[in-house]
Amino acid sequence: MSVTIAVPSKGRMKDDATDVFARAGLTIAPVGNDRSYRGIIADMPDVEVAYLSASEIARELGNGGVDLGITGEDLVREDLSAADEKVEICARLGFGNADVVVAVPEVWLDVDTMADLGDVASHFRSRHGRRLRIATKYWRLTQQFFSAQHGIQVYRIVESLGATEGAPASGQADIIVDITSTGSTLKANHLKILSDGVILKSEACLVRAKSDRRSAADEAIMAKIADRVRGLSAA
Ligand SMILES: Nc1ncnc2c1ncn2[C@@H]1O[C@H](COP(=O)(O)OP(=O)(O)OP(=O)(O)O)[C@@H](O)[C@H]1O
Ligand SMILES: O=P(O)(O)OC[C@H]1O[C@H](OP(=O)(O)OP(=O)(O)O)[C@H](O)[C@@H]1O
Repeated sequence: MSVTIAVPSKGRMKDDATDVFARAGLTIAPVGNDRSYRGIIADMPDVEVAYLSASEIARELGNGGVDLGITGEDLVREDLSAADEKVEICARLGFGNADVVVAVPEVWLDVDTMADLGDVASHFRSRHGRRLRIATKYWRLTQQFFSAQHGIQVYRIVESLGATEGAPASGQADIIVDITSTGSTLKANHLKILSDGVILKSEACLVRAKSDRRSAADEAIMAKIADRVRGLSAA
């Protein structure tokens, strides 16, 4: 039996995630050379470390490929259907903060809330001959927020894999759903966040994959790791 912990191998969360484990007294060492994608934790022989990207970690937590992982809550909630049935957030780690938001052109002076946007969406086709288009890579969060939470049903998602904030100006979409951290990219693209348009306040989290097939010994190891990391968050 063994426990697999996934740590970001690259990207913006890599250094902070490694640092969290180190401060929790869990020293990760790569197996083999520095470019290895596997590691171990000193004094924890039953733990294996897998280095993956933050988005791969979210997916692997969902399909049971890893037991514990550090990744962004936005990626977990976007990549997994029924995320709360599959995973549990053990600790919020205080880095990788980003809000997933609904933003519209600043020139839409009469649109400040989701209710205003609902009015726009319902009249969009008769006024413009097409549905309101939303550029995003967060299609699951967008559908949940617009349809389930706000009852807005008439829109079209335009998948955007980069430079989402530029989509309204370039005519690819009318509004966007994307993450913002300092707000400078939205500002530079003349977009404003709706007053009730924050879909999720995301940050890096230690996440546990739920499983009823895991041994009690493995659950105990995972609980010990989670306790140590939670201890840091409380400190
Ligand atoms: N300014 C920001 N821009 C993008 N992501 C951010 C920002 N601030 C925090 N994050 C968070 O970082 C995570 C994404 O990190 P990163 O881009 O390294 O991962 P990734 O999607 O796996 O990378 P890749 O695109 O290389 O596969 C998300 O959880 C996101 O919310
Ligand atoms: O609110 P801000 O501080 O301006 O940050 C938000 C922007 O940062 C990220 O893009 P980034 O340029 O990092 O590139 P990426 O999309 O490839 O991650 C993200 O996709 C937003 O566009």
